[in-house]
Amino acid sequence: MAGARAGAPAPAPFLQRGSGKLGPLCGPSDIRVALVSTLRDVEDQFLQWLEWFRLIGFAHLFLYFDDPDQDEAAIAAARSTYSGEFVSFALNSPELRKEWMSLRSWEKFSPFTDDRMCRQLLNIAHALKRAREPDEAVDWMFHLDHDELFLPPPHGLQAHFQHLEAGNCRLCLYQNFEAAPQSHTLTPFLDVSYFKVPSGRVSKTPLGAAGMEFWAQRTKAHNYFLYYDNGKSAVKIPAQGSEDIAPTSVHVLYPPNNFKEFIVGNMGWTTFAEHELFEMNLTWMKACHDEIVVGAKVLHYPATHFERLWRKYHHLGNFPAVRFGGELVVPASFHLEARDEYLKYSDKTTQQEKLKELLERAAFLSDEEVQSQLETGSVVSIDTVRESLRQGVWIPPRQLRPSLFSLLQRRPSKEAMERMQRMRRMPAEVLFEAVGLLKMESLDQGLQKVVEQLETRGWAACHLGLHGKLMDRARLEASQLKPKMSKGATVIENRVVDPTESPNALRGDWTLFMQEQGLTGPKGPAPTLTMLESALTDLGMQLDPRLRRSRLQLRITERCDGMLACYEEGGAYSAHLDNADGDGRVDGRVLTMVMYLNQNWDRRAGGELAIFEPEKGELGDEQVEGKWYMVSPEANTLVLLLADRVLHEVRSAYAERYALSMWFCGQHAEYGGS
Ligand SMILES: O=C(O)CCC(=O)C(=O)O
Ligand SMILES: [Fe+2]
Repeated sequence: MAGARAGAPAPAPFLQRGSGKLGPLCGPSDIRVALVSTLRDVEDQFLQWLEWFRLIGFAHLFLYFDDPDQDEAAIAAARSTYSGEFVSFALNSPELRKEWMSLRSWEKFSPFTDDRMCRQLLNIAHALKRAREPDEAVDWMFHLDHDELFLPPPHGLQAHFQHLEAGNCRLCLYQNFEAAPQSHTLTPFLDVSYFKVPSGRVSKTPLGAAGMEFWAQRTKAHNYFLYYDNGKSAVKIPAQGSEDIAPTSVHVLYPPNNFKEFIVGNMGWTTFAEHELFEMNLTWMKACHDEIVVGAKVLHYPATHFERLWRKYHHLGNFPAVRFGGELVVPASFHLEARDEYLKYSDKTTQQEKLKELLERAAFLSDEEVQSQLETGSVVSIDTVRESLRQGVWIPPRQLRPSLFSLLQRRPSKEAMERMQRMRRMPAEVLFEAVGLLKMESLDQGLQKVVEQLETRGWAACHLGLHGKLMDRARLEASQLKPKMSKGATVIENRVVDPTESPNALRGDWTLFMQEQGLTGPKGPAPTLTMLESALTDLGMQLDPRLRRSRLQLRITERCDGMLACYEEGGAYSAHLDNADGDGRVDGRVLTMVMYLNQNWDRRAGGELAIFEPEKGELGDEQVEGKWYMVSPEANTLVLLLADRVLHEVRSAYAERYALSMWFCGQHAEYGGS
């Protein structure tokens, strides 16, 4: 080291950078997203954690080591693997503590530096200051721990932050999903793919409640999550010359004195639902439902191995439940239960054994429990971390697909159906027959009409007015994709469900989820279908504000992968609701769109979509009366229906009948969705 006296050991510089080969994957014109973390005892999972952030495109990681001697080996390994551009290491030392004193937060925190959370907050402020220096030039900063990952939405990190910036967002708070492991694992990122869904997203149905209760009764404190559930955030780095950020929470990175501009400018966005914000004291934030934002998550892996759990409580010892001079009280929780369990015994072997039992009881899932909790909606499967780390590239999360459970649930009783089948059938009115919805002078008026009909009747059929040649191309592309379609079978957890075993057998269609099969995109095998798919998405997004204002008070939050379907040789799909059980989640499917691709459809070939409209009573009533409205699957016809309310059926089709369907997920007002 330059300047070090010969013979004397060189003092460890408190700020070091990586010296290895692996650098960031983001480009020079990209938005630079960084991470700050205060770390301790990182072995077992450190390199995987770093690699994840590199693969998803983070620009720099600001790593603060709280107990650098203990993590010396891990630091050395990371330094020799990753470049100085990608990682830097700040070691807890007198030099660093001296720098804390110049921070805006110092005054508030100086009495509590013995508390780890306080050191975290000082390190965050320190990194936020460094991030503004020209050689770091960071745009956004996350604060995450080494058992947490940020999961970008399928569009990727760059698209996500471009979208935030375009919306004038300066702080985004993300909900956290808590790991639900199936066995002990020291490398959670590779081996854990089930996560507990945040409580606000679990369906408010008896089934959803049962899912929450399943978890709660496993711990003494009767909590759904074992650890925190209030999310983690990313903050936009202010321009040089503006006031330093002095966060007072490791969850929300802005201090109260910056709030005014946030409220006025609507700059705080979150993936938490609006109805949760009041209780969280976050009414100044905007609950954001853009597809490009809601898919983002923080994955939290707090308890995946008894040995790590033991090390944690061995280190924390008899920690007090009251912190920051009384400002923070740790409530009854798994955290305290684990502390008490640890303190009850004095020898390491027994402590480990007991914590192992505690962990298995509270956090782990058996195979059967996985299945039933997926059905309640308290658990989701997320494979993207494992797949990305295995393949060494970012593999975006899979698009949402209807679950097996909802497919099995969505038929009315046999008796009710038999009676309803005898009710009158008549041709459906197709709106905008003369011009077509997309050709109308005022699309606004057209959409308003559609919403009115959805309000009053639950469905609408419209003529779109697209060019005949376009429809021909779409139909040709669809028929070329036919060999790729699969027969009414559903793949769940890599197991193909036998169609003859389930009510799914009542489907006589061949289907294909386009995006999942990598068939979308202008350069793919189906550019016209891709275009139509985005036109449908666009219509959904344009309907959203109108649906919110309507009596339906419906809010669209996501869309599913577009589905191409073909019926032929008498194939039919008997009467069903697309989503009869809320899809086991709050944001179940609420709106269905089906667009037909068959020009000059020969009506003798049947294949109508029959929509049931009750006139007396409601769908579930034994005595319901109503009529069936028949839509011919003619090209350029679009049907919209409320996915969870409108019974419909596809009549036997005796010629190849192609349709492109799209489902939109969302929330009703009763879920706080308005
Ligand atoms: O193709 C149609 O007309 C509707 C298909 C349908 O109801 C479905 O796939 O759920
Ligand atoms: Fe359907």
